[in-house]
Amino acid sequence: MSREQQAVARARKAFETGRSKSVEHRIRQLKNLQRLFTEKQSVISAAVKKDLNKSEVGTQLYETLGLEGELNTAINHLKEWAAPRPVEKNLLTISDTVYIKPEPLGVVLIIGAWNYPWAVTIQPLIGAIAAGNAAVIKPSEVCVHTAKVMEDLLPLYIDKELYPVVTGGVPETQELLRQRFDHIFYTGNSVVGKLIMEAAAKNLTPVTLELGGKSPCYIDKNCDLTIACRRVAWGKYTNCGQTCIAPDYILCEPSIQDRVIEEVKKAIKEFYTDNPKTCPDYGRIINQRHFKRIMNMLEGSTVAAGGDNEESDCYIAPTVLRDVKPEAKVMQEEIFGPLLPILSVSGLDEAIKFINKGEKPLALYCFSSDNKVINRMTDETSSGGFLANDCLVHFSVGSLPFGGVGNSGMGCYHGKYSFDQLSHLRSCLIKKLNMEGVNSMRYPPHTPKKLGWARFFILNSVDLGWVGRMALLAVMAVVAAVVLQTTSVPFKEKSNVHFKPFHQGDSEPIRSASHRTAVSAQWCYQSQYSCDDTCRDPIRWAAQFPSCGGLRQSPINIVSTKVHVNSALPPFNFIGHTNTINITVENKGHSAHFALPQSFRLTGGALPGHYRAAQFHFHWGGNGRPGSEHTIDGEQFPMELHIVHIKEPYGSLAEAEHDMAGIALLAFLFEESSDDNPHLDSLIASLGRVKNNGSSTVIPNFRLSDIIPSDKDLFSYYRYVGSMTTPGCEQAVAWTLFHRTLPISSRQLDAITQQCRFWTGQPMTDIFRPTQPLDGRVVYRSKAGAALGGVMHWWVGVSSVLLGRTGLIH
Ligand SMILES: NC(=O)c1ccc[n+]([C@@H]2O[C@H](COP(=O)([O-])OP(=O)(O)OC[C@H]3O[C@@H](n4cnc5c(N)ncnc54)[C@H](O)[C@@H]3O)[C@@H](O)[C@H]2O)c1
Ligand SMILES: CCCCCCCC=O
Repeated sequence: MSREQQAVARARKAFETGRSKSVEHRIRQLKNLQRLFTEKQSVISAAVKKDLNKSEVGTQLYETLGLEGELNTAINHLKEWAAPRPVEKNLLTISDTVYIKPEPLGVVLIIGAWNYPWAVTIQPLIGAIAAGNAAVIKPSEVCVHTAKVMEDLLPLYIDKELYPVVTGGVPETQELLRQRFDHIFYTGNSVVGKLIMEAAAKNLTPVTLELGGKSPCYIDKNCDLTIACRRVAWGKYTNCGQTCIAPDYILCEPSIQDRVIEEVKKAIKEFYTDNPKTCPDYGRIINQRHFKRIMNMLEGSTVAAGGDNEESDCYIAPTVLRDVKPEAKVMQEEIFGPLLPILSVSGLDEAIKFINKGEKPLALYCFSSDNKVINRMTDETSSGGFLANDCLVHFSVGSLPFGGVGNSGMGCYHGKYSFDQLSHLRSCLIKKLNMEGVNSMRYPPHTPKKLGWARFFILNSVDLGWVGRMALLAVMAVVAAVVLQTTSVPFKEKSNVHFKPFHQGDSEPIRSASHRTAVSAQWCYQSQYSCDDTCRDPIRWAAQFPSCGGLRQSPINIVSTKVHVNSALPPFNFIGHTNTINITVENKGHSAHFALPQSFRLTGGALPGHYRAAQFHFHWGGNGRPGSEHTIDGEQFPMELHIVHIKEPYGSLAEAEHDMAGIALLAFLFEESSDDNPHLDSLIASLGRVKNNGSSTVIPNFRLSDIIPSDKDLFSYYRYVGSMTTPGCEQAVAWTLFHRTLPISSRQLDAITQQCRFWTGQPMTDIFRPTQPLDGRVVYRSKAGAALGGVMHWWVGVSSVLLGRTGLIH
């Protein structure tokens, strides 16, 4: 058996033990990788320095920082990614359990490239481990020193049977490719990409191909050329142009070519001094073969800047080429070096035509101040990724799928995309053996009437409340009986029963009702739980809803002496809050929800977007006990109001939950007052009309501005990022807790807490989740008179800290 065969056989055997599937094992391995990057940073950087002359800071900034971010994301989200994913159902499957179960694929082969040797080899490995696979890791032999360090270090930190490293060049890789894998993840050039796919085809092994190609960069004359050229120069000359998504060439009108050259030259000097050769931040070509390849490309083109070189040192200066023709040598293949050709086009039309004549690139860059230009470029071209007015940074956004299209590759990764790419998303439908009558509409003999019923049941998706669902099940039972007994039921071609899909402004807009019902039957508040129950109290929510065990959970205790005062938190703008409307309140089984129309909107408050209102609800105690969810310096308040908003353009929690600030929750604490708060009377009275789970009523002439102060008086608040406080505890909430409290008398509190019942029938009291650990999060406090200029900076800062990507966002 060859060394390669042995490694694959070992990995397969280890996979078959099943240990890679345990989520705990996966998290442990990912944490070990975290430890490797903390403990061995200097060894890693020293090897990369020898291979590519990258500085220690450069290696951290462009390689290991991103990996640390990916590791944090995978560790924090793994339970949620690996959990079964409930899906929408049609009427035919309403009583079934229908979900997607992510499963490991088996043994994955990871073939890395040399230019960012850690990033492009370990990032797929993070996905493979997170998804529960075994993986054979083949670093590029071209980065000699790094390959050796990987071979030495990885077995010291991660399970060496499950994740063996195989070093070697073409013959070794080809021997590996003769083995059977369950997935091959290849990063490198397109020519070899085709060989990989050919080898994979023999076993029908799926592949991810992260390839390269010529990534165009159009610079419109309508833009700030100094900034555009600085960003292009950074994208091009970082790592000496040996970046898969480096702008390969510039397209611009002849009238701006000279300015572009001058500005790029200025940026080169700013970044790398007058003598880049001695600048520690300027790299080297990986080897002499590539040095010669790049130097050959200069033939027939005019050097406008740079051009110096030294073969023995693999040094090629940052170089600009002017008036380059499409037939020039440098335009025949991906440059992958520090040459920047400029080609003339008459304008946007010709640029688009030129781009579309070539293969679909991995990245496409467009610099313009005109949105119409940017929109046309996105609409009329195709590429793996598209960036307007910047270069490279999309690689660092874990929520974007990274990958090519056509000749630049297939498949994608980063963040959850890596997990999904290396998982099998198995469709599961678990049906019971009852309700057979409903199925008879699909059994022969087939008749037009049965087809009518089938159309009705298959084409309608379900989004009903608890009561609706129960009613529907009852209808289905009747239908089952009828269809079973006779096929002569008069069938209305266009039923009056309208099962509307979720739309904005519904009373339960943040998750589909069928999902909500399934979820609500499985969890309890502590007050509701008894030993006979099968439902889970807050301590056990995480067993069923993995996000509830995450690291950004709500509510929290706010320690007022530890909050960070932040002047970048401005006031809010409420829109629609003074309108008088009729609203519906419904007993949802765990609380009562007051639906708000989508015309109520929220902007400002340093939130990263515009939000529309969905509903509000209260959390309360009982019998004089406090019931707020958040506490301040350990003090729990009598009651808490939550106003839920969803970020535009999301239409549901399912969409918003992938965005760390997809939901904005405004929270108000209540304080006991000696007098009644008259504005609460209609709400309290309405609760008396929705005593039981599923019941609803309308409150006429309601104004939100009657129960909360106007936005002008709400400039003082706490801000942190957290989660919903009921299962599934989605970690997608930008929380705002206002300092201003709202008054409520003890008589009103009693009235509120004594009226409704849980879905289990017990009195609905103490409906709050206990406070959750802060887990390193920062709570901010606004400061009156905030400067608007700091708003985005604040949000970008908070989100980047949480995503572990601060290094790439300045
Ligand atoms: N899309 C991305 O994420 C990404 C990232 C980095 C590099 N790239 C692309 O990779 C290219 C540069 O890398 P490279 O191809 O020079 O890297 P490389 O020479 O390191 O080759 C990549 C891998 O393929 C293996 N290999 C090479 N020839 C082979 C053959 N004949 N049979 C089997 N295996 C073989 C190597 O051993 C290596 O592990 C550029 O085109 C660049 O754009 C893409
Ligand atoms: C912002 C850093 C970009 C790193 C890109 C590495 C992958 C492609 O070569």
